[in-house]
Formats: sequence, structure tokens, C-alpha cells
Amino acid sequence: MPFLPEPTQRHGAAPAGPLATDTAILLCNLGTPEAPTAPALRRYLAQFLSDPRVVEIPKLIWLVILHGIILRVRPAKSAAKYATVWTPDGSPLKVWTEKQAKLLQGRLGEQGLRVRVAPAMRYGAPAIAATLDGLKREGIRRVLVLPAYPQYSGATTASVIDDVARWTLQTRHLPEFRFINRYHDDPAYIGALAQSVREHWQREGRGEKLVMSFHGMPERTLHLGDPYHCECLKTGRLLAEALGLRKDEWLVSFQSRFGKAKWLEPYTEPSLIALAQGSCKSVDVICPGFSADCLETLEEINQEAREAFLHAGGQRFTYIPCLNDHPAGIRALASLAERHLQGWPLAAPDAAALAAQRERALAAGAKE
Ligand SMILES: C=CC1=C(C)c2cc3[nH]c(cc4nc(cc5[nH]c(cc1n2)c(C)c5CCC(=O)O)C(CCC(=O)O)=C4C)c(C)c3C=C
Ligand SMILES: [Fe+2]
Ligand SMILES: [Fe+2]
Repeated sequence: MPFLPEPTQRHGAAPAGPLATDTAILLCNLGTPEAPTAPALRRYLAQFLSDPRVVEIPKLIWLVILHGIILRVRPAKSAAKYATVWTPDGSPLKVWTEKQAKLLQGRLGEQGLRVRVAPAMRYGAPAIAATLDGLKREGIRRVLVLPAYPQYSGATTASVIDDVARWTLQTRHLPEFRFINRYHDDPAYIGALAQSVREHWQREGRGEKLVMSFHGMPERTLHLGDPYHCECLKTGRLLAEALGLRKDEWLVSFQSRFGKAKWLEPYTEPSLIALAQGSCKSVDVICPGFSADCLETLEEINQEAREAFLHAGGQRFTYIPCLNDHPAGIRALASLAERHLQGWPLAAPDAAALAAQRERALAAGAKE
């Protein structure tokens, strides 16, 4: 059966008739636990924190710390935090990533691009390898890998590419691949962020300062040449310019510090406390590096950081949601994808040829 797109909510019904395609976009996000429970967190954290791209310390020392301390203590603590943001449909990160994939496919369809968009997770499910197996079984021959991270880092973007490369090592007949490494300064992405801030200000009023909080990284990675820090600063500057903000009306900070080492500064929560203790009593906080709301934004920022700011004397804290399913955010992803799909034939392949190709793929087994 040719692949049939599902109708989307924001962009109306999918084009009439079956949509055959041999091109896919793999929309990859970080991944999330299956449930807000300690056992599910232990499985998730064990996979995530065993990735040498994420924790760059000598393997043996790290394995002792990870299994001897972290995986004994952190799962229960993190599970309790996840429970506060869990939705009836599951973890917010998973719900939003699945929705984004559907909307992106619908949007590309409206632009006349017949592309299958499949969500995948670097850790947990749906795994990148299983998703690529499934796409191959569907007859997909070209894959554009779109990590859902605007700013490149070794811990995130490169780790997605590692995982795709692991799959290619055990696959004979490879699809053609392309990778998107970053979109931190893409005008449509910056424009979508600016639009969401302006809409937020219209709804909620405007604070004295816009705090742009990005996920942190060990500071060491900056000195080792990771471009993440620079790309976050550039996103921040471009967003401030798009909003016409003066230098004293915004700041970039870094959240989610893990462990005792020095991470990128300034840290978000101490910065908010310093603002509240000084003369800034009203802030709007946005997390431009997260393409979808998740534990780090909904719990760490909108609960913990909010409480810290108000407790320190702040009077008004508003949180600006991630782009999630915002039409401007989906349009930005679509224009980004369209540029990277250039030159690939996106008209429907001959349906009979596609069916025959799938038959051959199925007969030979997905791994071949
Ligand atoms: C151990 C070091 C970590 C590095 C380095 C790191 C980098 C990094 N992470 C994201 C995006 C996300 N991280 C999320 C959760 C999360 N991150 C870490 C640790 C590191 N991240 C942990 C241990 C956790 C799990 C939660 C916890 O126990 O605190 C998430 C949210 C996932 C969810 O399910 O909601 C995201 C998204 C980026 C972009 C990044 C480097 C640039
Ligand atoms: Fe993280
Ligand atoms: Fe966190």
C-alpha cells in the first residue's frame, strides 16, 4: 500500500487521493521515559547517560559513578518531576514531536512536496533504528535527517548522526541520506520565535526583561570546540534584534546543570534570583533551544525557576511556551526541509514500481 498521509489539524485535510513517496524526513528528538516511574526512568537514564557524546569522561570511571550512584538515586527523583508534567497521552516531548511530524508532513504536502515525516527518538521509543527499518519496509529510498535541535552540539545533533550511522553499519541497501546540522540563525525560525513572543505579550502583557534560557553544557565542551555556546548566543541576539529589544531588555542564560563541573554561564536560576533581588521584578522567560515543551521547560523553568524568582522578591513571571505546534514554527521547519530536499525527485514515483520495490524489500528482510 502506498503511504497515506493523515489529515492535520492546523493545516486542514491532506491532499485528496493516495500519496506515494520514496522520500522521508526523520524528525529526531532526544527521547523521554515511557512512564513517570522510577523503573522507566532508570531504563531511560541508563541509555541516555551511557552515551559518550553526552557524558565525556573516561568510560570506566563514569560507569562506576553512573551505576553506583546516579541510577540508584536519580530515577525516583526525576520520576516525581515527570509526574508533574505528564499528560493523558504521555510525556509532553513525545506528544509534541509526534504532532510536529504530522503537521510538518501536512504542511509540506500543501507545498506540493510528497514526503513522509516520521518522528524518532535518540533514546527510548520510537528508536531511530526501528523507525529507519520501518521506512525501508515502506519503500523509502531517501531520508533527510532533521534533529529537532536548532543549535548544534556534540551531545545532541552529533549523537543523532552516530545513531543513524550505527544503523547503516548493519544495513546492506542504504537509502540516500542527508543531514541538517543546525538552524539556529534561520530567519524563519527566528521569525517564528519573535511572533510567539509578540503573541505572548499581547495576551499576558510585557515584562521588564526577556530571559532566553538554553539547555546547558559543560563549559569544557566550549573550549574543546563545540559550537553550541556561540550558536545559542547568536539565536539570542537575532531574536532580540527581531523584537527590537535594547541590550538591557534581554539576557541569555543556561539551565539544567548536571553534576559538579562548571557548565556554561550564566546559570538560569541564579540569574533570575539576582534579577528579583535587584531592580527587575517582572520577567518573561522563553526557551528557544527546545523545539518542544518537555520536562526541562515545564518543570525546571515554569515550576522551579518561577518559584525561585518569586521567592527572591520577583513579582511577575511568565513562561512563553516552546514553538510546539505553532503554525509559524511548523512553517519554519517546512521551509528548512524544503531547502534541504532540493534536487531530490519528490513527485510520486510510479505506484507499481514502488509496490514492486517494497515486495523485494520485504522478501529480502528489512536489515538487508
Ligand atoms: C548529563 C549531561 C547532560 C547533557 C550534556 C545534556 C545536554 C542536552 N540536553 C538537551 C535536551 C534535553 N535534555 C533533557 C533532559 C535531561 N538532560 C539530562 C542531562 C544532560 N543533557 C538529563 C539527566 C535529563 C533527564 C531529566 C533529568 O533526570 O533531569 C530533555 C527533556 C527530556 C524529556 O523527557 O522531557 C531535553 C529536551 C540539550 C538540547 C542538550 C545540549 C545542548
Ligand atoms: Fe539534557
Ligand atoms: Fe532539568
